[in-house]
Amino acid sequence: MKPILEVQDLTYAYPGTSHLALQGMTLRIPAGKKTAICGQNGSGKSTFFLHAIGIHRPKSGALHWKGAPYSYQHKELAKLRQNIGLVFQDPEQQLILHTPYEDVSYGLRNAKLPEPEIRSRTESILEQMGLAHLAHTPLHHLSLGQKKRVSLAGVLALQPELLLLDEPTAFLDRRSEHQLVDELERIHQQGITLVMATHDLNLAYAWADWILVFDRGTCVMEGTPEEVFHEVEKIEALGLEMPMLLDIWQALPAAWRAGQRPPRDVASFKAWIKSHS
Ligand SMILES: Nc1ncnc2c1ncn2[C@@H]1O[C@H](COP(=O)(O)OP(=O)(O)OP(=O)(O)O)[C@@H](O)[C@H]1O
Repeated sequence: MKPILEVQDLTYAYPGTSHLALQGMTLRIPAGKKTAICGQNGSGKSTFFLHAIGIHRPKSGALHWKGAPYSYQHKELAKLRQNIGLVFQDPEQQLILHTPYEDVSYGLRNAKLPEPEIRSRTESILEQMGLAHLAHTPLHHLSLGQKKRVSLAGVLALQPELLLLDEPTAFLDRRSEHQLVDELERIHQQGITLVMATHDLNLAYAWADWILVFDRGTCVMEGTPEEVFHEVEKIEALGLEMPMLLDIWQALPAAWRAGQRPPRDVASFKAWIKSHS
C-alpha cells in the first residue's frame, strides 16, 4: 500500500486544555483509495483533519505528505492546502461570501490564479456540481444539501490530490446523500484520493476501500472493510454498531454463506438471494 499521507505518533491538546485530543495517533492514508474514518463523537476525527491541512500543529509526532515531512513555512503551507482540500462538516464554517459564484472564485483568487482561469474554473465546477442555476443566489437562500455542495465545489475548484470530507452526509436526506455519493464516485474516478469521516457505518462499509477506526485520540483499527468488520467484538466494544447488511449476512446459516464474500451493498445482496431461490 502506497500512502499519500502518513501520521506518526501524533499528540495534541487544544490551547488552554490539558486533555489530549490526539494521543499517539499513527495511521496511513492509501493513495488513490477511498478511506472512511469511523469513531464515536470526540474520538479525534476533526482534529486529525485540521492537522492534515496544517491548521493545527502537533505537540509531538510527525506528518508526511508523499514521504516528505510537513513544513509550517507560509509558502509550504499554502502549497499543502492546494494539495489537500478539507470540506468541513458545517458549511457555515466554510462559506464566507454571499453567493456560490463569489465563494468559489474567492478561494481561487486566494490561490493567486489569473482572473480568466478563476472565471473558467468557477463556471466549470458549478456546472459539474449541478449548481450553475444557483450561481448568483444568496447563500442564505440555499438548503443545507445545496450549501454542502457549494463547499465541496469550492474545495474541488482548487484541484486537490487528496480530499478530506468531515461528515459529508450528516443531516442530508437519502436523495441528497445518494447524489453526494455519486458525485464522490465521479471525483474518485478522476484520480483524487478520498477520505470521509462518518458515523454511518452502513455507508462506510459499502463505500470505502479502507477503514480506519478512531477511539479516544488514537487509530485503533485499520484495514479493508472485510478485515475491520470481521472483528465484531472489537467493533462493539468500541461502542460502534455493525453495518446492518453484514449483521444480517452473519445471521444467515453458515452453510448458506460458505465460500461466499459478504455482500457490500443491497443490490448485490438481492442478486445473491435471487441466485439462491
Ligand atoms: N476547539 C476545541 N477546544 C477544546 N477541545 C476541543 C476542541 N475541539 C475538539 N476538542 C476536543 O478534542 C477531542 C477530539 O474532538 P474532535 O472534534 O476531533 O472529535 P470528532 O471525532 O471529530 O467528534 P465528532 O464525531 O463529534 O465530530 C474531544 O475530546 C473534544 O472535546
